[in-house]
This record gives sequence, C-alpha cells and structure tokens, in this order.
Amino acid sequence: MPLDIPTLYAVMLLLAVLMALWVCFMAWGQDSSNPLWAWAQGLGTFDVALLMYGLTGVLPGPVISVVNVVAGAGTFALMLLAVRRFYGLSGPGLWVWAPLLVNPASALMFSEHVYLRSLSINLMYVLQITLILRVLLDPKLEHSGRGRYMLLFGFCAQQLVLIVRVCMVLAGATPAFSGALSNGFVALLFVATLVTVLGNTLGFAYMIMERSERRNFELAMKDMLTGLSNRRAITDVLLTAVARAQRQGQLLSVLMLDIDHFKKINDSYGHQAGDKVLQGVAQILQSRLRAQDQIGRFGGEEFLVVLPDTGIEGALTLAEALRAAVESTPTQWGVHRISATISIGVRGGMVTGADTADGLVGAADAAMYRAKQTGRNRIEY
Ligand SMILES: Nc1nc2c(ncn2[C@@H]2O[C@H](COP(=O)(O)OP(=O)(O)OP(=O)(O)O)[C@@H](O)[C@H]2O)c(=O)[nH]1
Repeated sequence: MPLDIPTLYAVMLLLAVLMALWVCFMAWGQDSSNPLWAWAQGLGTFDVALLMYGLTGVLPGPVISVVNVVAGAGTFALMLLAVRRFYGLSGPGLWVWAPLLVNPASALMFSEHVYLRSLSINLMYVLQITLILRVLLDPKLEHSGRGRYMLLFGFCAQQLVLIVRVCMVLAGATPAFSGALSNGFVALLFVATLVTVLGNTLGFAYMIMERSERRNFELAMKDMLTGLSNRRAITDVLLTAVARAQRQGQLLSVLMLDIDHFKKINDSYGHQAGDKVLQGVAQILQSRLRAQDQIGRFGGEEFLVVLPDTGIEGALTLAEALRAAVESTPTQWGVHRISATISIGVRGGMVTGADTADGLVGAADAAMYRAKQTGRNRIEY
C-alpha cells in the first residue's frame, strides 16, 4: 500500500491535538495539581514535538531540532509527574527535568554527528521511560485495576520503539533527524509512537476512572467515621447470609450492639471525643471478629454483627468477649481516659424459611433493649 506521508502526518497531528484537548476537557474544573492536568500538558508538549516535523524546511534546522527534543523530553517528564501525582508521590526531583537541558545541548553540540546526537537524546528518553516504569512497578505502592497494565504495556512498547530507532541509527539505516518523515520506515516508527501515546492516554484515563469508581463505591458502602460497612452494606450482607442459611440449612446469628449512655460521653467531653470513642469501639469490635464475620455501623452508636454458620452458644461466647473487650479498653482523649460499655442483643440459631433479615434484626434489637432495661453492659438473647 503506498504511503502518502504528508497525509499521514496531518492525520497524526490532528489526532494528537484532539487527544490533548480531550484530556483537557476531562481535567476541566479540577484542581491544577490533578494528575490529568500534568498529563494534558505532556500531550501538549508532544503535539509541539510532532509539529516540528511538519515545519522542517520552514524554520531553521537547529531551531526545529532544539524545540523537538525539548518538547520530547518535556512530554516524558510531565507524564512522570502525572503518574507520580496519581500515586500521591511528591513531584520528581529537579534532576528529572535534566533531559530538557541535556537534549538541546546534545542536539547543538553534536549537530554534525548524527550517531552521537541520536544516541544521547534517545538514551535520555529511555531513562525517562524507565523512571515512569519504576513508579508503575513499585511494590510499595498500592496498585489495582486494569488501566495500569495498559500503561505498562504502552510504555514498554514505547521503550522498544526508541531502542529500534537507536539501533537503526547506529546501523546507519536511517538519519536520526533530518526531515525524518521523508523516510517511509521512520514515518511508521512515528505512527507507532503516536499509537503508544494514545494507548497510554487511554490507560491513564482508565486508571483515574477506576479509582473514582472505587471511591464512589466506598462512599456508598462505607461509614466514613469508623471505616466499617455502613447500614446499607451490612444489610446487604445480612440478606445474603439469610438466603444462604435458608438454602443450605445452616446456622446464623446476629448481634445488635449499642454503646451505653453515649449521650453522656458527648455531653461530658464533646462531640469530637464521642467520635473518637465510636472509632475506638469499632476498632475493638472488628479486631475480635473472625474473617467470615461481618460488622457494620447500623445507626448513631449502634453496630450490627452478622455471624454465618454460628449457633446461639458461639454467638453468646463471642458477645461476651466483645462486651469485656470494650469495657476493658478505654479511649484516650487528651488527658482523659474515657471508659465505655456496650449492651448486646443476640438472635442466634437455625433460620427457617419464614425468617427474614428484618425479623432477625428486630429480634436482636428487642434483646438489646432488654439488656439496656436490665442494667446495661449486659447481653440478652
Ligand atoms: N459523637 C457522636 N455522637 C453521635 C453520633 N451519632 C449519634 N450520636 C449521639 O449518640 C447519642 C445517643 O443517645 P441515646 O439514644 O439517648 O442513647 P444513650 O445515651 O447511648 O443511652 P442508652 O442507649 O440508653 O444507653 C445522641 O446524643 C446522639 O447525638 C456520632 O456519629 N458521633
């Protein structure tokens, strides 16, 4: 298939500009420290680097060469900044911007030595991509989702393209930079570069989207104060547990826990101290549950615990352990040690086809109120 290089170039440039505008649109309204802005700026500099190829013969050669390599180095430096910001890392050190100086210096110094020029500039790019890959592969960072794999694949492919370019220059197969698009094979390498930048941009946008989806899910299902499941999430857990216990004829127990005289704690030490007590109690309760047990904050100072495959005796033993643990672990608030106790209502045993999640909660709740009425810091079932 004959390759019309000027048309190909025009399409590439248009695509690259649209890509930058698309990311700007995504970042619009976000704080300037948002990783998407850094990525959009990186795409902007990529567009400038690309534009230089089209201006060959229009602007003086050294100007084109210098602007191209500065923009190229800027693209990778800004993408590194974007990836670091995504992971909440501080900006890269000043030395990461060094290729912005080294590259034009190489371009000018080695203007007559194609091999040296290409070697030093492309090795700088390789170094910059290595720094990006290092962040993406850092085992100390919390990675999740598929967007990161797209980015890893894209940067590895880009690294490969760069290495091919260096090899081609060293083998004398092609000029490093002199109206590069006049050569069909070099034009193909540029297409490969554009495709990887496009793939990386999709990957990065996907990473951002996955994270915001995760955050929305947490907001919808987590209680922000204690970090436990919220009422909706723990109710879903209970509905599933009831259905499974009915289907498989298994035991299921439910505990309803309520902090005693919590209003007094708020009134004596303030609302913030009350929040700290709630967090402390939540932590104590959670730390004493088995992996299969689930806990959620059901109301203000009320918690619901779902114990699959647990009969009344097991539930009462656990309830006593929880009660004793809360009683013996006061919360430190400044100079004060605030003691709290809990009352617990238990509903445990077999679940019949007539039982419902609401019914189990109602029974545990009624037992909990009996515990309150008969002196608090107790368990009823
Ligand atoms: N600090 C804080 N207080 C809360 C929160 N949610 C509910 N409360 C308070 O919890 C208190 C609950 O008071 P009551 O329902 O009278 O219960 P109590 O004082 O624990 O009394 P008993 O349950 O009968 O032992 C109220 O003062 C609520 O304002 C919260 O998220 N943070």
